Amino acid sequence: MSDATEPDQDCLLEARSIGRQTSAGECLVRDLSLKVHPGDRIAIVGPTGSGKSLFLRSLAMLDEIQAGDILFQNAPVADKDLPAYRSQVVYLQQRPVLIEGTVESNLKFALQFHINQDKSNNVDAVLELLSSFERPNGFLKRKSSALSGGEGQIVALLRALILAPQILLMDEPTSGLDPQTTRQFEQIIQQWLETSNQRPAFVWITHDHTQAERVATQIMTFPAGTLAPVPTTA
Ligand SMILES: Nc1ncnc2c1ncn2[C@@H]1O[C@H](COP(=O)(O)OP(=O)(O)OP(=O)(O)O)[C@@H](O)[C@H]1O
Repeated sequence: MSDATEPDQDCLLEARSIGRQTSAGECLVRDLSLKVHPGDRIAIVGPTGSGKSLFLRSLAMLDEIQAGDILFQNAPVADKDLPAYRSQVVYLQQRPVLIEGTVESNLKFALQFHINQDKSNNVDAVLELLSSFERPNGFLKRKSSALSGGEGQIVALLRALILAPQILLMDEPTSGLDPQTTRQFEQIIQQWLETSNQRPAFVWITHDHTQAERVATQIMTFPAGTLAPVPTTA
């Protein structure tokens, strides 16, 4: 019989009974728990305003939580460990924020930081992912300011993947994209999962249930935060 207090050795990221409140003490979300293991593909769905983004930002340790705990590899994350945490648990928001300069300088931006210095080897693999998709000649040399919204989001995704994260947290990353770019985005994620040798995981907020069923193996439904496997179609 397993001991309920025994640590789950394989667990990468755990949210335990997360609660969020406004500064006036009004409850925004309560008692949300999730465990992310290597290889997990988790979609979060739920109505507008049900707390999905608040929860994901809590997992990314971007906001303070008012109740509960976030554990990475079964331990709380100290402030001094946040840079290392953010190079392993990478957050991708709905609207890409790119720096001025070329696509290439955006892709390599995070590599200048000491914490990411050993990640330069990932560049070739990520450029390989990019080469699978038709892009205009000289795409890497294009100015970020001249990219379409969809191209910008693909660049933001590739920039995240260069960090070879263990977990990718995505907040409606394809909501502004056309169907073709959405599929390209999903295919890049798929190829990343298949080619990485470290069994990365993702948590992906989407309003599109068919997308959730296409990309994920488990779906967390808000506001209750219940987690269930995606039903397999016979
Ligand atoms: N900083 C904040 N202060 C006060 N209320 C907030 C704050 N951030 C979010 N909220 C409120 O908390 C609720 C949940 O917001 P959240 O953005 O997590 O919803 P969501 O489920 O992601 O919605 P959507 O699907 O529209 O993106 C909303 O009612 C929102 O207005």
